[in-house]
Amino acid sequence: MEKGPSFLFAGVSFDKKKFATDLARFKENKESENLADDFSFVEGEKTDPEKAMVSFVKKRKRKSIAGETVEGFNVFKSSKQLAPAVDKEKEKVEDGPSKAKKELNKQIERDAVFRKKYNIHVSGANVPSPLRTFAELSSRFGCESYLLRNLAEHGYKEPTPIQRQAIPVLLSDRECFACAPTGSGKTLAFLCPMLMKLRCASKDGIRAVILCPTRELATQTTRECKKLAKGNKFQIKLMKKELVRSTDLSKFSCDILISTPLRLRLAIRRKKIDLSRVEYLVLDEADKLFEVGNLLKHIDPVVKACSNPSIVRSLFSATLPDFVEELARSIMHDAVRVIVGRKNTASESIKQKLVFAGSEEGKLLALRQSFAEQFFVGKLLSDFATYLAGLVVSLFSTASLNPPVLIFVQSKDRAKELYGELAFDDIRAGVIHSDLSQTQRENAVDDFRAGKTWVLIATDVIARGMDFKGVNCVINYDFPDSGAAYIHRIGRTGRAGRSGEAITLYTEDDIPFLRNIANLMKASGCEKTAIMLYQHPHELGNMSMSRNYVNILKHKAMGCYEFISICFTVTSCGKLLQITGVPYRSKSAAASTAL
Ligand SMILES: Nc1ncnc2c1ncn2[C@@H]1O[C@H](COP(=O)(O)OP(=O)(O)OP(=O)(O)O)[C@@H](O)[C@H]1O
Repeated sequence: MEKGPSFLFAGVSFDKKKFATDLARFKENKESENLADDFSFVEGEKTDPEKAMVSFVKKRKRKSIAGETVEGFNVFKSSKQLAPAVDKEKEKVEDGPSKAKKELNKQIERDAVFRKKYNIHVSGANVPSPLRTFAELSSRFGCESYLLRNLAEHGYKEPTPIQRQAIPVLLSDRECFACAPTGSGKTLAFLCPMLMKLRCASKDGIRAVILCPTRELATQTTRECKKLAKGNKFQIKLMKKELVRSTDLSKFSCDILISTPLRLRLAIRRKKIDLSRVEYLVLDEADKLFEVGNLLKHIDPVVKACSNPSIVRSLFSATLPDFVEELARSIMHDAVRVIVGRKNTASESIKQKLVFAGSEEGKLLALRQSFAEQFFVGKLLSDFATYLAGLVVSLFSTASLNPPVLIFVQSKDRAKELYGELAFDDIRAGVIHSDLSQTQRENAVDDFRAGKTWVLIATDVIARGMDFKGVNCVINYDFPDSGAAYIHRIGRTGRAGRSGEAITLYTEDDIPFLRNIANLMKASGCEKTAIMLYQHPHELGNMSMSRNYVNILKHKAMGCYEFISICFTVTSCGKLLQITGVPYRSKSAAASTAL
């Protein structure tokens, strides 16, 4: 039976005589061979990413068991290097008198009750007690006053659940992989312990690295980090194109470097940036970073370059699929797993709706109607609907869309087209996608933040991590590619305890993938999955309407959702425009699979 990597650290002494042949084998340098072997699955273009990842993990595990250094991750860090620093008190009492042991047990019980209260689930040995208050940062961990002051200035009164647990874990020099809902304060959960551990500015190489999947997120994290470090002289740098071009990176040093994997990998390859002194490495949105292409091309070289044996690595995301956990488990040392709430679910503070728009034209019409703020707010009782359904159909009014609103589409071409359509309607809209220059992308984000634009049309480039305060509604104009994409997209609203709304439009083409999203809605506490049927006034009572209604009943019968609400909206904006140039592609198989 294949054992997990943890047994490797159990302190068994190695009988060199008995295993002489194996030992001789281990002395050979097989690094390059291993790399090719590890990555061989990318050769075949049609490899299923998840299977490929599992095979990658298995190979790593096998190698761990064989006793070799796995590419990029040294699995043989000694347990001494990994000894938790903070739980010294617990260690002391373990061998002490029974009174001390009793007290320890009581503390463990209190921690368990506390974790339960905040829906924190942990696994790993000897997990440090959660934080009750920010003041404990000072009493338990000697936090400096500048940081406490900055926390207070931000208005952070008490830690969020992920902060309560991840901060003491990281302050205890334990590696951590953490999963908590969108908007629940994960950024602070890794920034705060990093600043505390680095203590003060130093010119001693690059000391900490944070990897983010997009430039926008890297920029935002840099800004947050600088705000939190105010009053200390830390050098906090964002790896920008200009920095790569203009600086002699071989001599470059800073306390915290924030980058996308691509930029950092280029800096390693071309400019010989030295990451051998990095003490802290954070992989934010880890599952995105660990997507097969990324992992092999960009992440592995970075992790390998961070060769400091006592490095503490952490993985954060709102979605951690099993294969990422599996991978993390095989490469991290003595890690603590922290999950807040139910893994891979959307934030409970978001009201979610599915809207059957029938067709592509229906989507645009639904969107226009919502923006037109001319809803027919009434309680119609349709004989027609009742007749078809044979049940009481609840008719309800809906509020018009309240800006700021984020609209997600499938591709940059769709983004450009929809932007054109809305501009035509005089809606103060912005657009962001990967075809824009860096400055244009930054401007689009800044204008939306500043309220200059009320609607931002976006591809998934800003679906993860971006913290726009007060987004009232997210619209999935195009159906998301996967459950993870859905969770992250809608997570741009309902942040930091605020409420928000998410509307997902769908057409006939999306039906095969509907159930997955409906299940996610249910898992995050949506009591009913409401389907609203938008109708053009001319269509009331005609064939097209009856077809749509029959269709949503059919979807219900397929188990996609449980409850139907019909909303008849009547608008004076009768024009039916459509996105003409850019066809809507039906989804890949990925969308039908759970996380
Ligand atoms: N302790 C706290 N008290 C109040 N607000 C907080 C606290 N910690 C963080 N926040 C605020 O919560 C918001 C969301 O935080 P953050 O961006 O870190 O979320 P996240 O969990 O990383 O979300 P995502 O999964 O989308 O990346 C931010 O505006 C941040 O300022």
